[in-house]
Amino acid sequence: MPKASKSKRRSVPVTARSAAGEAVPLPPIHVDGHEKVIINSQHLASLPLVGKLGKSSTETRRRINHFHTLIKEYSKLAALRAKAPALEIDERIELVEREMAQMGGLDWYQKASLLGQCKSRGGDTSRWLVPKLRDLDLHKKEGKLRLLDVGALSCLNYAKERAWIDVVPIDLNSQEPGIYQQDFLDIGKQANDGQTRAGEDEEDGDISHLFETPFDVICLSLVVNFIGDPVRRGDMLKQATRLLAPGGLLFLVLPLSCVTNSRYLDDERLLAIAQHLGLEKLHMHHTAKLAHYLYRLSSSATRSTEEDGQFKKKMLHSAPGRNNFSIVI
Ligand SMILES: C[S@@+](CC[C@H](N)C(=O)[O-])C[C@H]1O[C@@H](n2cnc3c(N)ncnc32)[C@H](O)[C@@H]1O
Repeated sequence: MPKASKSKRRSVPVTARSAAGEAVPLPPIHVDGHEKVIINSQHLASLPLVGKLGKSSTETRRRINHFHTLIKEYSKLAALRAKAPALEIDERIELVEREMAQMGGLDWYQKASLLGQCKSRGGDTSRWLVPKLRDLDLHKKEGKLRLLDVGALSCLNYAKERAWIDVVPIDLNSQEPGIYQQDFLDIGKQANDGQTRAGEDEEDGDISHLFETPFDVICLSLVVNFIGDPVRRGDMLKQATRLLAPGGLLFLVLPLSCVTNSRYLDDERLLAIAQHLGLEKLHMHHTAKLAHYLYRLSSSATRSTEEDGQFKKKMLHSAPGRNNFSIVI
Protein backbone atom coordinates (compact mmCIF):
# COMPACT_ATOMS: atom_id res chain seq x y z
CA MET A 1 0.00 0.00 0.00
CA PRO A 2 1.25 3.51 -0.67
CA LYS A 3 2.40 5.56 2.25
CA ALA A 4 -0.02 8.20 3.46
CA SER A 5 0.68 11.66 2.13
CA LYS A 6 2.11 14.14 4.59
CA SER A 7 -0.90 16.45 4.30
CA LYS A 8 -3.31 16.87 7.19
CA ARG A 9 -6.06 14.28 7.03
CA ARG A 10 -9.27 13.49 8.88
CA SER A 11 -11.15 10.28 8.65
CA VAL A 12 -14.59 8.92 9.40
CA PRO A 13 -14.82 5.13 9.57
CA VAL A 14 -17.96 3.77 7.91
CA THR A 15 -19.09 0.43 6.57
CA ALA A 16 -21.03 -0.94 3.62
CA ARG A 17 -22.46 -4.35 2.75
CA SER A 18 -20.59 -6.74 0.48
CA ALA A 19 -22.36 -8.95 -2.07
CA ALA A 20 -22.61 -11.59 0.66
CA GLY A 21 -24.17 -9.05 3.01
CA GLU A 22 -21.11 -8.76 5.28
CA ALA A 23 -20.08 -5.39 6.67
CA VAL A 24 -17.13 -4.07 4.66
CA PRO A 25 -15.07 -1.21 6.07
CA LEU A 26 -15.20 1.81 3.79
CA PRO A 27 -12.25 4.10 3.17
CA PRO A 28 -11.29 6.91 5.42
CA ILE A 29 -12.13 10.18 3.68
CA HIS A 30 -9.11 12.39 3.34
CA VAL A 31 -9.33 16.15 3.29
CA ASP A 32 -5.96 17.79 3.13
CA GLY A 33 -4.85 21.12 4.51
CA HIS A 34 -5.91 22.88 1.32
CA GLU A 35 -9.44 21.61 1.61
CA LYS A 36 -9.06 19.49 -1.46
CA VAL A 37 -10.83 16.18 -1.57
CA ILE A 38 -9.12 12.91 -2.27
CA ILE A 39 -11.27 9.88 -2.88
CA ASN A 40 -9.39 6.96 -1.45
CA SER A 41 -9.74 4.94 -4.60
CA GLN A 42 -7.70 2.00 -3.41
CA HIS A 43 -10.22 1.18 -0.72
CA LEU A 44 -13.14 1.76 -3.06
CA ALA A 45 -11.51 -0.44 -5.66
CA SER A 46 -10.84 -3.20 -3.18
CA LEU A 47 -14.54 -3.64 -2.48
CA PRO A 48 -16.19 -6.65 -4.15
CA LEU A 49 -17.60 -6.07 -7.60
CA VAL A 50 -21.24 -6.12 -6.55
CA GLY A 51 -22.46 -3.65 -9.18
CA LYS A 52 -23.60 -5.10 -12.48
CA LEU A 53 -22.70 -3.88 -15.92
CA GLY A 54 -25.82 -2.76 -17.71
CA LYS A 55 -27.46 -5.06 -20.23
CA SER A 56 -27.47 -2.29 -22.80
CA SER A 57 -25.02 0.56 -23.39
CA THR A 58 -27.80 2.99 -22.39
CA GLU A 59 -28.25 1.27 -19.06
CA THR A 60 -24.48 1.17 -18.44
CA ARG A 61 -24.21 4.86 -19.38
CA ARG A 62 -27.08 5.69 -16.99
CA ARG A 63 -25.27 3.94 -14.13
CA ILE A 64 -21.94 5.59 -15.02
CA ASN A 65 -23.67 8.99 -14.98
CA HIS A 66 -25.13 8.19 -11.60
CA PHE A 67 -21.65 7.30 -10.33
CA HIS A 68 -20.42 10.70 -11.61
CA THR A 69 -23.24 12.39 -9.69
CA LEU A 70 -22.20 10.57 -6.52
CA ILE A 71 -18.57 11.64 -7.00
CA LYS A 72 -19.67 15.28 -7.33
CA GLU A 73 -21.91 15.01 -4.29
CA TYR A 74 -19.06 13.43 -2.33
CA SER A 75 -16.67 16.26 -3.29
CA LYS A 76 -19.17 18.94 -2.30
CA LEU A 77 -19.91 17.35 1.06
CA ALA A 78 -16.26 16.73 1.87
CA ALA A 79 -15.44 20.37 1.06
CA LEU A 80 -18.32 21.48 3.31
CA ARG A 81 -17.07 19.25 6.08
CA ALA A 82 -13.55 20.63 5.72
CA LYS A 83 -14.95 24.12 6.33
CA ALA A 84 -17.44 23.28 9.08
CA PRO A 85 -17.46 19.70 10.39
CA ALA A 86 -20.92 18.47 11.37
CA LEU A 87 -22.46 15.12 12.18
CA GLU A 88 -25.16 15.65 9.57
CA ILE A 89 -22.54 16.08 6.84
CA ASP A 90 -20.73 12.95 8.01
CA GLU A 91 -23.97 11.03 7.75
CA ARG A 92 -24.66 12.30 4.24
CA ILE A 93 -21.11 11.39 3.21
CA GLU A 94 -21.64 7.93 4.63
CA LEU A 95 -24.76 7.48 2.52
CA VAL A 96 -22.97 8.58 -0.66
CA GLU A 97 -20.04 6.29 0.06
CA ARG A 98 -22.34 3.40 0.80
CA GLU A 99 -24.14 3.86 -2.50
CA MET A 100 -20.85 4.05 -4.41
CA ALA A 101 -19.67 0.88 -2.70
CA GLN A 102 -22.97 -0.86 -3.42
CA MET A 103 -22.52 -0.06 -7.09
CA GLY A 104 -19.11 -1.73 -6.94
CA GLY A 105 -16.86 1.29 -6.33
CA LEU A 106 -14.16 2.56 -8.67
CA ASP A 107 -13.45 -0.95 -9.92
CA TRP A 108 -17.01 -1.33 -11.20
CA TYR A 109 -16.88 2.16 -12.72
CA GLN A 110 -13.67 1.35 -14.61
CA LYS A 111 -15.00 -1.96 -15.93
CA ALA A 112 -18.19 -0.25 -17.08
CA SER A 113 -16.13 2.50 -18.76
CA LEU A 114 -13.97 -0.11 -20.46
CA LEU A 115 -17.12 -1.67 -21.86
CA GLY A 116 -17.90 1.75 -23.32
CA GLN A 117 -14.59 1.52 -25.20
CA CYS A 118 -15.59 -1.68 -27.03
CA LYS A 119 -15.52 -1.28 -30.80
CA SER A 120 -19.23 -2.01 -30.98
CA ARG A 121 -19.80 0.95 -28.67
CA GLY A 122 -17.61 3.49 -30.46
CA GLY A 123 -14.04 2.40 -29.65
CA ASP A 124 -11.49 4.12 -27.44
CA THR A 125 -10.62 7.77 -28.06
CA SER A 126 -7.01 7.02 -29.04
CA ARG A 127 -8.40 6.13 -32.50
CA TRP A 128 -9.32 9.81 -32.95
CA LEU A 129 -5.93 11.03 -31.77
CA VAL A 130 -3.62 8.77 -33.78
CA PRO A 131 -4.53 10.13 -37.26
CA LYS A 132 -4.03 13.67 -35.93
CA LEU A 133 -0.54 12.74 -34.74
CA ARG A 134 0.20 11.24 -38.15
CA ASP A 135 -1.07 14.39 -39.89
CA LEU A 136 1.51 16.31 -37.85
CA ASP A 137 4.15 13.84 -39.14
CA LEU A 138 4.94 12.83 -35.60
CA HIS A 139 5.22 9.18 -36.65
CA LYS A 140 8.29 10.25 -38.66
CA LYS A 141 9.94 12.03 -35.75
CA GLU A 142 13.38 10.85 -34.72
CA GLY A 143 12.97 8.77 -31.58
CA LYS A 144 9.64 7.67 -30.18
CA LEU A 145 6.91 10.02 -28.96
CA ARG A 146 6.54 9.98 -25.19
CA LEU A 147 2.81 9.79 -24.42
CA LEU A 148 1.29 9.95 -20.93
CA ASP A 149 -2.14 8.27 -20.91
CA VAL A 150 -3.94 9.46 -17.79
CA GLY A 151 -6.89 7.37 -16.63
CA ALA A 152 -5.77 4.43 -18.77
CA LEU A 153 -8.14 1.51 -18.61
CA SER A 154 -6.08 -0.60 -21.00
CA CYS A 155 -2.39 -0.59 -21.84
CA LEU A 156 -3.26 -1.74 -25.37
CA ASN A 157 -4.76 1.57 -26.52
CA TYR A 158 -1.64 2.52 -28.52
CA ALA A 159 -0.33 -1.01 -29.09
CA LYS A 160 -0.61 -0.71 -32.89
CA GLU A 161 1.59 2.40 -32.77
CA ARG A 162 4.28 0.90 -30.54
CA ALA A 163 6.91 1.42 -33.26
CA TRP A 164 6.67 5.19 -32.82
CA ILE A 165 4.82 5.84 -29.54
CA ASP A 166 6.11 5.01 -26.05
CA VAL A 167 3.17 5.04 -23.67
CA VAL A 168 3.21 5.62 -19.94
CA PRO A 169 -0.29 4.55 -18.84
CA ILE A 170 -1.38 5.64 -15.35
CA ASP A 171 -4.56 5.38 -13.31
CA LEU A 172 -5.73 5.88 -9.74
CA ASN A 173 -6.62 2.20 -9.74
CA SER A 174 -4.60 -0.03 -12.05
CA GLN A 175 -6.79 -2.49 -13.96
CA GLU A 176 -3.81 -4.29 -15.56
CA PRO A 177 -0.21 -5.04 -14.57
CA GLY A 178 1.01 -2.74 -17.37
CA ILE A 179 -0.77 0.30 -15.94
CA TYR A 180 1.00 2.32 -13.27
CA GLN A 181 -1.04 3.13 -10.20
CA GLN A 182 -0.46 6.84 -9.90
CA ASP A 183 -2.53 9.94 -9.21
CA PHE A 184 -1.79 12.39 -12.00
CA LEU A 185 -2.16 15.31 -9.61
CA ASP A 186 0.48 13.86 -7.30
CA ILE A 187 3.19 13.63 -9.95
CA GLY A 188 6.09 15.77 -8.86
CA LYS A 189 4.66 16.10 -5.35
CA GLN A 190 5.73 12.84 -3.86
CA ALA A 191 9.06 11.64 -5.15
CA ASN A 192 9.37 9.10 -2.35
CA ASP A 193 5.75 8.58 -1.61
CA GLY A 194 5.02 4.93 -2.47
CA GLN A 195 3.87 5.01 -6.11
CA THR A 196 3.24 1.40 -6.98
CA ARG A 197 2.79 -0.52 -10.17
CA ALA A 198 0.25 -3.30 -9.75
CA GLY A 199 2.06 -6.41 -8.61
CA GLU A 200 5.21 -4.61 -7.45
CA ASP A 201 6.15 -4.11 -3.88
CA GLU A 202 6.67 -0.72 -2.37
CA GLU A 203 10.47 -0.97 -2.46
CA ASP A 204 10.42 -1.25 -6.26
CA GLY A 205 7.42 0.99 -6.72
CA ASP A 206 9.09 4.39 -7.11
CA ILE A 207 8.22 5.42 -10.65
CA SER A 208 9.08 9.10 -10.31
CA HIS A 209 11.85 8.70 -12.93
CA LEU A 210 9.12 8.16 -15.55
CA PHE A 211 8.01 11.75 -15.12
CA GLU A 212 11.41 13.42 -15.13
CA THR A 213 11.49 13.85 -18.92
CA PRO A 214 8.69 16.04 -20.31
CA PHE A 215 6.04 14.33 -22.43
CA ASP A 216 5.33 14.98 -26.12
CA VAL A 217 1.66 14.10 -25.67
CA ILE A 218 -0.62 13.94 -22.63
CA CYS A 219 -4.08 12.34 -22.90
CA LEU A 220 -6.82 13.40 -20.55
CA SER A 221 -9.62 11.39 -22.09
CA LEU A 222 -12.79 11.40 -19.98
CA VAL A 223 -10.69 12.04 -16.89
CA VAL A 224 -11.27 15.74 -16.12
CA ASN A 225 -15.02 15.14 -15.87
CA PHE A 226 -14.35 12.27 -13.46
CA ILE A 227 -13.16 14.80 -10.88
CA GLY A 228 -15.96 16.30 -8.80
CA ASP A 229 -14.23 19.52 -7.82
CA PRO A 230 -13.95 22.30 -10.47
CA VAL A 231 -10.69 23.59 -8.94
CA ARG A 232 -9.09 20.17 -9.19
CA ARG A 233 -10.27 19.94 -12.80
CA GLY A 234 -8.35 23.16 -13.40
CA ASP A 235 -5.40 21.67 -11.51
CA MET A 236 -5.42 18.76 -13.99
CA LEU A 237 -5.03 21.10 -16.95
CA LYS A 238 -2.29 23.03 -15.16
CA GLN A 239 -0.49 19.80 -14.27
CA ALA A 240 -0.63 18.77 -17.95
CA THR A 241 1.07 22.00 -19.01
CA ARG A 242 3.77 21.42 -16.37
CA LEU A 243 4.52 17.93 -17.62
CA LEU A 244 4.43 18.69 -21.35
CA ALA A 245 7.53 19.51 -23.37
CA PRO A 246 7.46 22.91 -25.11
CA GLY A 247 5.37 22.37 -28.24
CA GLY A 248 3.85 19.22 -26.66
CA LEU A 249 0.23 18.21 -27.26
CA LEU A 250 -2.66 17.94 -24.85
CA PHE A 251 -5.49 15.66 -25.92
CA LEU A 252 -8.61 16.43 -23.93
CA VAL A 253 -11.90 14.55 -24.21
CA LEU A 254 -15.05 15.54 -22.34
CA PRO A 255 -18.61 14.28 -22.53
CA LEU A 256 -20.34 16.57 -25.02
CA SER A 257 -22.84 17.83 -22.45
CA CYS A 258 -19.98 19.39 -20.43
CA VAL A 259 -19.55 22.02 -23.17
CA THR A 260 -22.91 22.10 -24.95
CA ASN A 261 -25.28 21.94 -22.02
CA SER A 262 -23.48 23.51 -19.07
CA ARG A 263 -24.32 26.79 -17.38
CA TYR A 264 -20.63 27.48 -16.77
CA LEU A 265 -18.64 26.04 -19.67
CA ASP A 266 -18.78 26.11 -23.44
CA ASP A 267 -16.20 25.78 -26.21
CA GLU A 268 -15.37 29.47 -26.13
CA ARG A 269 -14.74 29.51 -22.39
CA LEU A 270 -12.70 26.30 -22.61
CA LEU A 271 -10.55 27.85 -25.30
CA ALA A 272 -10.01 30.97 -23.18
CA ILE A 273 -8.90 28.75 -20.26
CA ALA A 274 -6.59 26.78 -22.55
CA GLN A 275 -5.06 29.96 -23.97
CA HIS A 276 -4.55 31.31 -20.47
CA LEU A 277 -2.50 28.17 -19.77
CA GLY A 278 -0.39 28.67 -22.89
CA LEU A 279 -2.27 26.14 -25.04
CA GLU A 280 -3.30 26.83 -28.62
CA LYS A 281 -6.12 24.91 -30.27
CA LEU A 282 -5.12 22.62 -33.14
CA HIS A 283 -8.33 20.61 -33.50
CA MET A 284 -11.80 20.38 -32.04
CA HIS A 285 -14.35 17.73 -32.92
CA HIS A 286 -17.78 16.97 -31.51
CA THR A 287 -19.47 13.61 -31.93
CA ALA A 288 -22.94 12.75 -30.69
CA LYS A 289 -21.54 12.06 -27.21
CA LEU A 290 -18.01 13.40 -26.94
CA ALA A 291 -16.04 16.60 -27.41
CA HIS A 292 -12.41 16.07 -28.53
CA TYR A 293 -9.76 18.79 -28.32
CA LEU A 294 -6.14 18.80 -29.37
CA TYR A 295 -4.03 21.66 -28.01
CA ARG A 296 -0.37 22.53 -28.44
CA LEU A 297 1.64 24.04 -25.61
CA SER A 298 3.18 27.18 -26.94
CA SER A 299 6.94 26.78 -26.99
CA SER A 300 7.28 30.12 -25.22
CA ALA A 301 4.60 29.42 -22.59
CA THR A 302 5.66 30.76 -19.22
CA ARG A 303 2.74 31.04 -16.89
CA SER A 304 2.72 31.88 -13.24
CA THR A 305 0.16 30.64 -10.74
CA GLU A 306 -0.24 34.27 -9.63
CA GLU A 307 -2.42 34.69 -12.68
CA ASP A 308 -4.91 32.18 -11.26
CA GLY A 309 -8.32 33.40 -10.21
CA GLN A 310 -9.19 34.64 -13.68
CA PHE A 311 -11.49 31.74 -14.44
CA LYS A 312 -13.89 31.48 -11.57
CA LYS A 313 -17.30 29.84 -11.93
CA LYS A 314 -19.23 32.28 -14.10
CA MET A 315 -22.79 31.95 -15.40
CA LEU A 316 -22.69 31.77 -19.20
CA HIS A 317 -26.00 30.13 -20.07
CA SER A 318 -28.80 30.38 -17.57
CA ALA A 319 -31.48 28.43 -19.46
CA PRO A 320 -33.23 25.80 -17.33
CA GLY A 321 -32.27 22.15 -17.65
CA ARG A 322 -28.55 22.80 -18.00
CA ASN A 323 -25.88 21.07 -15.91
CA ASN A 324 -23.32 22.71 -13.59
CA PHE A 325 -20.08 21.40 -15.08
CA SER A 326 -17.28 23.94 -14.74
CA ILE A 327 -13.50 24.23 -14.72
CA VAL A 328 -11.97 26.78 -12.39
CA ILE A 329 -8.48 28.21 -12.65
C1 LIG B 1 -14.04 7.22 -17.60
S1 LIG B 1 -12.50 6.54 -17.17
C2 LIG B 1 -11.70 7.06 -18.67
C3 LIG B 1 -10.95 5.99 -19.30
C4 LIG B 1 -10.30 6.26 -20.64
N1 LIG B 1 -9.26 7.27 -20.54
C5 LIG B 1 -11.30 6.58 -21.72
O1 LIG B 1 -11.09 7.54 -22.46
O2 LIG B 1 -12.28 5.85 -21.86
C6 LIG B 1 -11.77 7.68 -16.04
C7 LIG B 1 -10.51 7.12 -15.40
O3 LIG B 1 -9.73 8.20 -14.92
C8 LIG B 1 -9.08 7.77 -13.75
N2 LIG B 1 -8.63 8.95 -13.01
C9 LIG B 1 -9.41 9.91 -12.48
N3 LIG B 1 -8.66 10.83 -11.84
C10 LIG B 1 -7.37 10.43 -11.99
C11 LIG B 1 -6.14 10.96 -11.53
N4 LIG B 1 -6.09 12.05 -10.80
N5 LIG B 1 -5.01 10.30 -11.86
C12 LIG B 1 -5.05 9.16 -12.59
N6 LIG B 1 -6.19 8.61 -13.04
C13 LIG B 1 -7.34 9.24 -12.75
C14 LIG B 1 -10.16 6.95 -13.04
O4 LIG B 1 -9.62 6.09 -12.08
C15 LIG B 1 -10.82 6.22 -14.21
O5 LIG B 1 -10.23 4.96 -14.42
